[in-house]
Amino acid sequence: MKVTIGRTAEGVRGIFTTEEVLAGEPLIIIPDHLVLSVKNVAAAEAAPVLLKEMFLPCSRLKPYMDMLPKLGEVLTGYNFPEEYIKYLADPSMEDMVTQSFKRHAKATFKGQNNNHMEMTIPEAIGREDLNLTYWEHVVSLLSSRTFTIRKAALSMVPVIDLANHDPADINRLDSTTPDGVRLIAGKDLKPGEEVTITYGNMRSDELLLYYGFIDQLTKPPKVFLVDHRDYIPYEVTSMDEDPPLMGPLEDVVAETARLRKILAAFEGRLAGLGPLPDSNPYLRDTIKQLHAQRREAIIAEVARLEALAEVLRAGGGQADAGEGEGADDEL
Ligand SMILES: C[S@@+](CC[C@H](N)C(=O)[O-])C[C@H]1O[C@@H](n2cnc3c(N)ncnc32)[C@H](O)[C@@H]1O
Repeated sequence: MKVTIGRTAEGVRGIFTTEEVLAGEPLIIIPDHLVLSVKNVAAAEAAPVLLKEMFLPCSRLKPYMDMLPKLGEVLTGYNFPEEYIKYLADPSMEDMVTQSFKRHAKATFKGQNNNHMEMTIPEAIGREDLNLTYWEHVVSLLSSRTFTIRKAALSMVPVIDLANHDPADINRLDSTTPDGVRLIAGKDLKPGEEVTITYGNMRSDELLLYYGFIDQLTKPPKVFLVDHRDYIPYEVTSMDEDPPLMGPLEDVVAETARLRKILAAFEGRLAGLGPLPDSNPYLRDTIKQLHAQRREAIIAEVARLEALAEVLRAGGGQADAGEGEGADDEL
């Protein structure tokens, strides 16, 4: 292990190198017997495995269980506080939280998720005192700290799961060697440098619901998933391949109008909401930043599209894909 646990300048716990590590060298190797593999299903169905481990007094993973964020320290769509949902200020995002994340977690808790479930989670775990709030917390732990390392199985990997997200990072996981799961440096790292990984090409709205934070690094922010021209509610679509729209002119004009409409609806919705509640200062501030990012992302994309439309009009409908300002090639 060539890392230690520390905190970023913003106070977020993470991992930092203890020595110089060159590109291609392992930063961390975690033996397989310390990996907790949960099922290859959504977080809610996998959570009993984690829950059992958390309550096992002699778990081989006890030190790991002890360092997991406690109740109230992790936030995702699964345990998103009810009073903040409307401040997402978007019908699709609000619907995702209530009808997808929270509904799924609740149905699983009550043993009503599918026909294979014969009992409630408290009955299955043998702890009648387990309440929905704690259950949502456990599901959130899984949502925010599992990796897909073998086939489709979700795994929790101690220490490596302390790596924070950087959208541009190139450090990578390797589980193909017999000695365990490795985190390999994708670049030369100096002593004391934070070791991050990328959680994927995720936009701030997705990051908030799956991980409880937003992307502060991408400038201007990416147009949110819910505002993306290919977004289909309830469909898990990979937006990894999302070259910026470059034409034809009528599509560019239509997309500009669509984004302007979204922005107007968003501003209207925001104007109708009162101030954000203060009960969770972190969430209050994060949602405020989310609003600012959504506005900034749409305004930047509209400006790009308008400039592009000018070029297309002047050039008879053709534009060079490399020319678009904001061409998204940094990930
Ligand atoms: C896999 S864990 C990483 C370790 C975590 N910071 C910890 O102390 O346990 C994922 C969680 O870390 C936090 N996180 C990760 N990347 C972040 C980032 N770039 N900015 C802020 N918080 C981040 C979020 O709370 C997220 O749910």
